[in-house]
Amino acid sequence: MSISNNILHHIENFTSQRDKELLAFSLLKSIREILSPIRTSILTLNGQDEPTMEIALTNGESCEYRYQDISVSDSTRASLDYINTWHLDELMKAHDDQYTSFHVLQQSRQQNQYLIITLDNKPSRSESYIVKGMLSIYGNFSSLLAESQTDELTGLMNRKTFEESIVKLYQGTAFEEESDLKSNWIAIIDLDHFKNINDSAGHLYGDEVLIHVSRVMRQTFTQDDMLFRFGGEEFVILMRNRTRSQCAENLDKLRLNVQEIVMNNLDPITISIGVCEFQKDVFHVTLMDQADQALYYSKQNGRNRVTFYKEIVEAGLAKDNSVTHGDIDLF
Ligand SMILES: Nc1nc2c(ncn2[C@@H]2O[C@H](COP(=O)(O)OP(=O)(O)OP(=O)(O)O)[C@@H](O)[C@H]2O)c(=O)[nH]1
Repeated sequence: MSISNNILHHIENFTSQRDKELLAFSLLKSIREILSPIRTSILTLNGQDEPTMEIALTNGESCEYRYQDISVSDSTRASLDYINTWHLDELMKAHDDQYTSFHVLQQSRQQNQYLIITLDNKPSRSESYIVKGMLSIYGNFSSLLAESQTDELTGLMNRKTFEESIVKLYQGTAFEEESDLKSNWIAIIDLDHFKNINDSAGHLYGDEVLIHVSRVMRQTFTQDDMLFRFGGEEFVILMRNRTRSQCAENLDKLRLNVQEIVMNNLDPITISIGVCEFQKDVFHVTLMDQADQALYYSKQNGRNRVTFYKEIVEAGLAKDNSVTHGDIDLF
């Protein structure tokens, strides 16, 4: 294949991806084909500079995703610090007959993402030029993808992305269960009497409330949790790797933090929450129905509270609706 066909092939590959991780994987594959590096990886750090994700590709081996126990060497840390201090886009380091290049993929207050390539040869000028072009196409497409996955008003993920994320949960790629005690949870959050806020203060003011609530959600949960605006004044959180009591504690903290939002002339804002435990063998529509039933219970019983589906079933206040994948035909 000629060089230009080859590049077209990489671009075609990038732009066919509709998922951030697959897009990142496709960038690593392109880098591997162009430079044959010893190792190439994408490292994501959160706002506190803690590593939250690493996708790595070694020559000839399969791709490795890591969300925990990611080790970042002192020399890598030092290089990233140098890039940030001097506001660089890239940095090349030579050590022990190897060359490591660091490229900034994304920088924001919430997260920084870098492409790290380790080679046993210094790349030629034309190779560096091609990689630069690839990164700029990757950057543009990745922003477009992020925009299409984001709710415009709140900046949280949108409902379409929720559907995709829940599918990943079933495939086991989004988050794995850590131990018997810890689980993943689905919570539906709905503002109380939101219509009154719109009616008394106006729709724009109502929008302002939604923005504040989503900010509080971001502050209360970690980068590992997935936050969605589901529509209107309804939000969904996919929480990973928590015991039931940790989950309850976090959601209660959210409820209390939302009450602390100060908006001129408004009564305290409150939210009602319904939660269910994620179970791989239960159909996702059923899980959403469970969380919704728990939310309904919160609404019917004074609002401004958190209800776990399992507890209302055990108390005989709701019927267990579990339908497993085995009970229905999925197509
Ligand atoms: N400002 C604003 N309002 C919205 C948006 N989407 C939906 N709404 C409004 O949200 C309100 C939802 O009202 P209801 O479903 O009656 O619920 P509620 O008043 O919160 O009452 P409860 O849920 O029973 O506590 C309606 O007035 C919708 O017009 C939005 O994007 N912005």
